[in-house]
Amino acid sequence: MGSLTLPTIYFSKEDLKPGTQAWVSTCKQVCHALEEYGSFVAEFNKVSQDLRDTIFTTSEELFDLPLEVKKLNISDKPLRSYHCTKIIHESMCIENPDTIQGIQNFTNLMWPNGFDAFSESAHKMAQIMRELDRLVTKMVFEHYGVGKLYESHTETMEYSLKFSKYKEFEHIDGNIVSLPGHTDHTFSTLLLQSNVNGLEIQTKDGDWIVFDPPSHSSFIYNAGDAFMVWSNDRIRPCFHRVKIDGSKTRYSIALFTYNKGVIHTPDELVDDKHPLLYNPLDHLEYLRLLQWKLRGAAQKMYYPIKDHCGV
Ligand SMILES: O=C(O)CCC(=O)C(=O)O
Ligand SMILES: [Fe+2]
Repeated sequence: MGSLTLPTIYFSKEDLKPGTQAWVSTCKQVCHALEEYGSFVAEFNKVSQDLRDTIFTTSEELFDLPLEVKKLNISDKPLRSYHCTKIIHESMCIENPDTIQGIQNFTNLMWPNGFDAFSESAHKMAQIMRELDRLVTKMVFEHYGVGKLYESHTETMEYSLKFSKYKEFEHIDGNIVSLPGHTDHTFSTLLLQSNVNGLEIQTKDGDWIVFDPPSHSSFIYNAGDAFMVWSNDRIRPCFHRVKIDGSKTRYSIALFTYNKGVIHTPDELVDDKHPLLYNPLDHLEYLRLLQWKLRGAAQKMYYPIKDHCGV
């Protein structure tokens, strides 16, 4: 397991402009990684060390708030409210974190007197992550020959910024799986983790690769279930888990991308070699059903999207 690594792709190259050689080869690298792993490490140098430090320091303060305050983080949309399992893992979500209003709605609940360092860094981080997510989407669409659909697709996307904490615990023999293996129910997920590793990605052969970020501005990009539907199975959703030894508290921040409407596989991605595999997917309806099916389940279990909208 130690020798396996995920591909690392650089998104801050000066000449990375549509139409250039660098652009075309990066599009190819992105699609190859998504077809093979459903995942890759994304280097994007717009994140300064200072922004990274601020967002993780203020996330500690977020999780240090009293439980009754954290429980105010509720949403009428599925899987976006305060969540806590066995006290070890907690998560909270900001809806529409790329807008000032979205950030303020959340901050006002958590800190009625305001907390500028948190709101400014969360907003900035969400915007950087959204930019990177869109860049990846554009590259994938172009590579598969449907670049003309990128703008209309982008208009139908919405975002949620998820903060997770995996608490330190008394050391036991070996590591424990703190978040069981799953694919994300998103279109895509971009994640930044604090200085404690733990996220692992499963390969097609069943091996696990540890996400070990090469720099302070390394994200991991994971394709979600909805991207598989869109791509007619070209893109593989990334199966991952979090495994930690409990010696240090771990934090992560993830941008979850969802579609506000119905996702259709583009006609261009259907041919004799690739017959249509999915009916149109109403993303929110799928999430609602999923939340209902998972209710009361002890573990975050698996509800294959193929069972939901497979042809
Ligand atoms: O915290 C992490 O590294 C992963 C979180 C995750 O997989 C999830 O929230 O779906
Ligand atoms: Fe996940």
